[in-house]
Formats: sequence, structure tokens, C-alpha cells
Amino acid sequence: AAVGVVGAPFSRGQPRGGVEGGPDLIRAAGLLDRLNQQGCEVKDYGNVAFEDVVVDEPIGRVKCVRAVGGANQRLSEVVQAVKRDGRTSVMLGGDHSLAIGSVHGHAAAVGGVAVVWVDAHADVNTPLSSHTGNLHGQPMSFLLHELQHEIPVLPNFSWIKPCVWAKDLVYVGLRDLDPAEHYILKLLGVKVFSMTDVDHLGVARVMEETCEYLCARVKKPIHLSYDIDAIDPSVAPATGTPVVGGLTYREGVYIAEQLSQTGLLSAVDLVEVNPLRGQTEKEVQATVGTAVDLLLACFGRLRSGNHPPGLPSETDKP
Ligand SMILES: N[C@@H](CCCCC(O)O)C(=O)O
Ligand SMILES: [Mn+2]
Ligand SMILES: [Mn+2]
Ligand SMILES: [Mn+2]
Repeated sequence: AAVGVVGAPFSRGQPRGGVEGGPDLIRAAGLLDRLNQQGCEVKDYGNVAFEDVVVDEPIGRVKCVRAVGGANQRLSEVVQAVKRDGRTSVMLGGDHSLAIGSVHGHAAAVGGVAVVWVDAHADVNTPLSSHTGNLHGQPMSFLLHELQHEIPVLPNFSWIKPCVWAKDLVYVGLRDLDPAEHYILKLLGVKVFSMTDVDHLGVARVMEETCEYLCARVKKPIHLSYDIDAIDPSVAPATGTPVVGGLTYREGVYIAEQLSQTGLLSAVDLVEVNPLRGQTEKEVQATVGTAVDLLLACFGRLRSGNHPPGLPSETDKP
């Protein structure tokens, strides 16, 4: 696969410093070399240069509105360029507010997209329903056609066009929703596999149903938005909003493997890795390593082993 890696060192969607260090940590852990080794043709688009916003007073409860809006407008342009280059986009966060630009740019380039949102949280608060005012808890509200009447005018947000239909969105791993989010998902009939569903059905059935749901009807390119906090904090602790009772390492990788095999994976986000939220260097490395392994699984790495490209395959054997 042709892959385009975009670093998005951005943290203003939430109050905890450190998450802007995610992109370079994931690169330093060898993501690009490992993708090359498993046969991907990889181009690094570098880190998006986000312009600093000095005065950014809250609007209502919502914080850092101008910074988040501006950053996502830039990110959208870069992701569009990656898609126009015919590559699968890999956006390294940075906080989850960056999904606004990533999904927007993806959809602007390819038309309608389906979204698989793997996360402990739904990130679908509107600016008016959010308790915290943190925009990393709101990205999906700006993207869903069906919610646009709930979205107030915000500075640096007017460029956003909603681009996802509720019927083309699937959540996996939910275990910490705000009341308004639960109401929104029920009202819109969004497909949700909470951690209870993962326990009840097992991850294989969850992914069978997810792929059936997304692929049975019109096959839209899939945007996988992976929040590292979907994975249990015992495995990936270095993140801003950890919630106990998460996905095992194996379940997390399996989800990526199954989506990879649809052949429809067109863009991936890997967000919320925050080195300052790990209590030890070991915890940071465990989190970064898990992020890398999730991404490798998105691009065909099989735990049963892969041939490096060029070696004779079984059928070539004399
Ligand atoms: N629902 C909370 C927590 C959001 C967590 C965001 C993360 O999933 O990107 C909020 O709205 O602040
Ligand atoms: Mn989350
Ligand atoms: Mn919450
Ligand atoms: Mn999230």
C-alpha cells in the first residue's frame, strides 16, 4: 500500500500538555521503517506547521476555539493532498480534536466516507452539550450531517462542511459517555459496540458485524479514527483520559487487522498518545509501541508472520 504519514503535534483540544509529542515519538519508535519492511511505500509529509494563536478566549465553555479551528483547517488541506497523491493517510496526533481536519480532508478528497471510531469515548458532544469545553470531546459533532442544527457559529470553524452520515459511523470500545452523547447516539441510531458488547459478542463477532454493516451497503472508503485510550490503560497508560476496562492489546490489533482486510481502509488517525501521562519511561514506551503495532496491523502486518517483499512466495517454490 502507498502510505502518507502526517504528523499533527497539537494539544489545544484538551488541557494536558505533552500530547503534541506523539508524532515524533511514534516516528522515533520506527513506524516508517517497519511499514517499509512489510512492503508499504511510505512518504512522510512531516509535521503540520500550526500557527500559534495568542488570544483565544473561551466561547461559552468551549476552550481554544480559534486554535483548534485553524489547526484543523490546515490539517484538512494536508490530508487532502495525501489522498490526491493516491496514498492512505496516516495522521499521528496530537489530541482527538484533529479528527475534524482529518475526516474533513479525507471526505473532501474522496467523497463520502464511512468512519470507524475506536475509543473509550464517543467524542460527539456539541459545543453546547460539553461539560468540559474541551474540543477533543466534540469532533464528531462538527462532522455529522444530522447534528448541524445543534452547532453554533464559531470563529475559524466556518470552513467545516459536515461530511459523515450517522448510518456510516460505527463506534467500538465505548465505556465512558456523557448523558448528552448517549442521547445523541440513540437519537441518530448510530451503530455502537460498547465494551459490554465486546465482552458479550467477542471481538471477532463485533468486527464481523462492523464489516458487514459498512460493506454490505454501498462500500465507502473507511476512515479509522483510533484513540489510544480505547486500549486498556494497563497496556497503554500514557494518555490524557484513561478509562479502566478497555480493549486488550490483542483485541486492539485484531480490530485493525480486520479493517485492513476489507481493502477499504483509506485513512487512519492514531491520537492521544501523551508521553507526560506515563509514570515511567516504560509506560511511555509501552503506549508508543502499542500505537505502532496498531498501525502496522492496519497495513497488513500479520501476527502469523509476513514475507519481506521480494523473497519467493510459497507458489514460487521450485
Ligand atoms: N466526554 C468527555 C471526555 C472526552 C475524551 C476525548 C478523547 O476521547 O478524545 C468530554 O467531552 O470532555
Ligand atoms: Mn478517548
Ligand atoms: Mn466523561
Ligand atoms: Mn477520542
